[in-house]
Amino acid sequence: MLDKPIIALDFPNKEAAIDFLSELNSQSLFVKVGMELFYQEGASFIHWLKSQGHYIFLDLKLHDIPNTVYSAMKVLASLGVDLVNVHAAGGSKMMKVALRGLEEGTPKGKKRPALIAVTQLTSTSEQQMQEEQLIKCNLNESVLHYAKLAYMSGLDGVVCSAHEAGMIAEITSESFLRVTPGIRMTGDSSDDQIRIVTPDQARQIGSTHIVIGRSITKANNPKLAYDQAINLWERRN
Ligand SMILES: O=C(O)c1cc(=O)[nH]c(=O)n1[C@@H]1O[C@H](COP(=O)(O)O)[C@@H](O)[C@H]1O
Repeated sequence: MLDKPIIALDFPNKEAAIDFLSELNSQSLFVKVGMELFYQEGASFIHWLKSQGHYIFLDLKLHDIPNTVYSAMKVLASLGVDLVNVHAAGGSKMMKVALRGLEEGTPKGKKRPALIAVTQLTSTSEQQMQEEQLIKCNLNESVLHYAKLAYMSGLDGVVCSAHEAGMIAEITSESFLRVTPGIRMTGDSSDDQIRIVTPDQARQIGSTHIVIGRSITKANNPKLAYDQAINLWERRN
């Protein structure tokens, strides 16, 4: 899969997203469309992004009973996106049928979207996980457990912080995707993220992909911020 930083298009509508994309003025970006933009604009915006030659991570984080997720994944597969996700907490049965839904919904001759599972959100602290989810182990163990479950369920990878990425490669395989949000450039505000790293740290520790939103979208010069992120990710700095 394309190895460029994934830009989170967390915008309220397509006009704002298109304005931002025209500032970047690049082809073949890897962009992420999340709940806000997809709920507002729906499938037509996905088709537009495809027509512009961009790779798409449709980040809807499905988490429901297996039958519902299976049926929803069949629909998402027909959109022609490259990457989709579920919550690993939905369980192995849910993850397996999510994959089956994608396989069945992918049009003949097209590539099935890759499927990854969110382990513990990068906005979750160990204390919060233990107190609110009543998970008694430490955060690393919980993430590794979910990663193993996703791997055994046949998924293509996980969403995790960079801190766990290296260990996940060890217990799964080097080719198992480790997609890492919570990326910040030095000096940027961490906002609501807890487990953050810079693009070069993520590469060093073992992420296969990074997701960056506000460090680029809210930068004074988004193009410069994006180029900086690429340089750090590709270790050219
Ligand atoms: O699945 C995701 O993309 C995701 C998982 C996770 O654990 N943490 C996380 O921040 N994300 C997404 O990654 C993006 C991060 O955005 P910034 O914090 O602005 O860089 C947001 O769109 C989140 O929805």
